[in-house]
Amino acid sequence: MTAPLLQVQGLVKRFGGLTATDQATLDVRPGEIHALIGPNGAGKTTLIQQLSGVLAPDAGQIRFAGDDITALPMSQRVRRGLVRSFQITSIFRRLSVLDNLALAVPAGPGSGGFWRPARAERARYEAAAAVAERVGLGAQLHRLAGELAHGEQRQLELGLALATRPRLLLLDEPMAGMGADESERMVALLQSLRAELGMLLVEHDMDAVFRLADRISTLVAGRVIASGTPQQIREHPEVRRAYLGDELESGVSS
Ligand SMILES: Nc1ncnc2c1ncn2[C@@H]1O[C@H](COP(=O)(O)OP(=O)(O)OP(=O)(O)O)[C@@H](O)[C@H]1O
Repeated sequence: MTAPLLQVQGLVKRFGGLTATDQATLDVRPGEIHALIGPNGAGKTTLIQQLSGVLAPDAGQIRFAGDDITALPMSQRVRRGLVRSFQITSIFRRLSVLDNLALAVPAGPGSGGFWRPARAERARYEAAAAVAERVGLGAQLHRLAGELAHGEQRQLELGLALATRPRLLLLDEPMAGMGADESERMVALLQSLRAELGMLLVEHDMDAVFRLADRISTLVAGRVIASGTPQQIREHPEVRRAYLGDELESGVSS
């Protein structure tokens, strides 16, 4: 089996007397879509914030591509390819789609010399246009980001993360606030990326989760109570009792 890209081992985060992350252990393999589900307040966002470097854990370890990154700041995690998208709105609304994406493309080697800036800028804009195409915004390059529909803004947010060339994307509720058509487009987009990079997906839309995920981990009160294939999670008695029973009854396709 391939070595995991992300390994979370015994992670703990306390807020005063509340243990929001309680000995959480899970891993994400290269190219895998791993969903993290659980009831409101289970600690999904808190876990993602520790993985992205927003919050420091009180105990435990985070390894990425074999290295211990538990104490690294967010910028260094991004440079290594561990990138968070969504829930933090990072779009410049008064800039075009293309300019937004160009700003997110990291400066490559050769962007510093005397004659080189023009060439580097061209390369940066070419990379930005390719990402726009990738996220379905190829026809919207010159529209202002603030004028895009909600679903398109989320596609742009995904593009901003992709522009940094991640190896693992942390996706915090990519379908939040979307209508059925927009969700469908996002599911197809995430499907199309699965060969290129790993994803840890936090999402309340169980239909999307069960269609996309290779594996699912269920978090309840900060603890990972089960990790497994969608089928294993669907049939897991504790998961059904703690969370999924209600969700399944409200219409998740099987
Ligand atoms: N900064 C904070 N200070 C104190 N308590 C916090 C803080 N952030 C989160 N919590 C608490 O930690 C617990 C986990 O919250 P978290 O937002 O991670 O859950 P979640 O699974 O993402 O929930 P939801 O699905 O509703 O987004 C909750 O009880 C929440 O109130």
